[in-house]
Amino acid sequence: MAAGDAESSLELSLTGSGALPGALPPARSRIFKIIVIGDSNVGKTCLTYRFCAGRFPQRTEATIGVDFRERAVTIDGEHIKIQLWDTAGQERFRKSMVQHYYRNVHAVVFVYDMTNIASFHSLPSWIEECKQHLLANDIPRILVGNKCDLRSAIQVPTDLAQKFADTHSMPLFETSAKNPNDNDHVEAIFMTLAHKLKSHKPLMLSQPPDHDEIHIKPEPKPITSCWC
Ligand SMILES: Nc1nc2c(ncn2[C@@H]2O[C@H](COP(=O)(O)OP(=O)(O)OP(=O)(O)O)[C@@H](O)[C@H]2O)c(=O)[nH]1
Ligand SMILES: [Mg+2]
Repeated sequence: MAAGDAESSLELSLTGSGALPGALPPARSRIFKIIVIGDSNVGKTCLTYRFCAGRFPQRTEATIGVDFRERAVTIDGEHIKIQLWDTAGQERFRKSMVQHYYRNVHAVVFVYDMTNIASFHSLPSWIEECKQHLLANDIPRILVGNKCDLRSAIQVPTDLAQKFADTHSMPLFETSAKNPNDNDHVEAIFMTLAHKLKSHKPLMLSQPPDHDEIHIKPEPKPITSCWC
């Protein structure tokens, strides 16, 4: 698919309470908040990093609370910002943050690890969490099986995942944050979602929560071309 032009990216961590250090977007920029959820170790941090930084991170640690990654793209001539909320998979690192994840969310990405059937079997509980937070039915949801590069270790067959996706009316993508040449490209997955949001949510504007402190970390410039 045709991806928008990447313009810039930013990585933010939510770590406590305080004031915003001037990281707000220009007033007229539309921002789409997309939360990425799923079991610990499925690759949520790597997927969001791949999309926003254009590469696989050398090393990751379990996410605590949430990390924001943002990328500005141009779709049909309009500049928009895609704000990915890379959530913690471990219960102890997420429980105090959960209500923030779901506030004013525009789309949800459910991730499982194709080499770990338990992460696939956890999906109903992630869907249930969304329900408990009263997520509107028209909020787009997609299902992503990650680590398809580990071919000999696959435990979740595509037809099983596809059945689950169909049951829950979600599109399924199988991908690898590590190897961009495998199956669906991470780039294309998020851009597909961005296109959908752009056409369906014309008036949405959002910003990071104003009562939390956000630390800006340096982020490499993303790649500007599509891998397609
Ligand atoms: N082979 C392979 N390894 C991957 C891929 N994506 C992530 N990993 C590895 O999987 C491990 C977990 O990745 P993370 O992105 O930290 O997982 P997470 O879902 O963010 O985990 P939490 O922050 O604890 O919720 C790391 O060792 C990654 O290097 C992939 O596409 N292929
Ligand atoms: Mg993580």
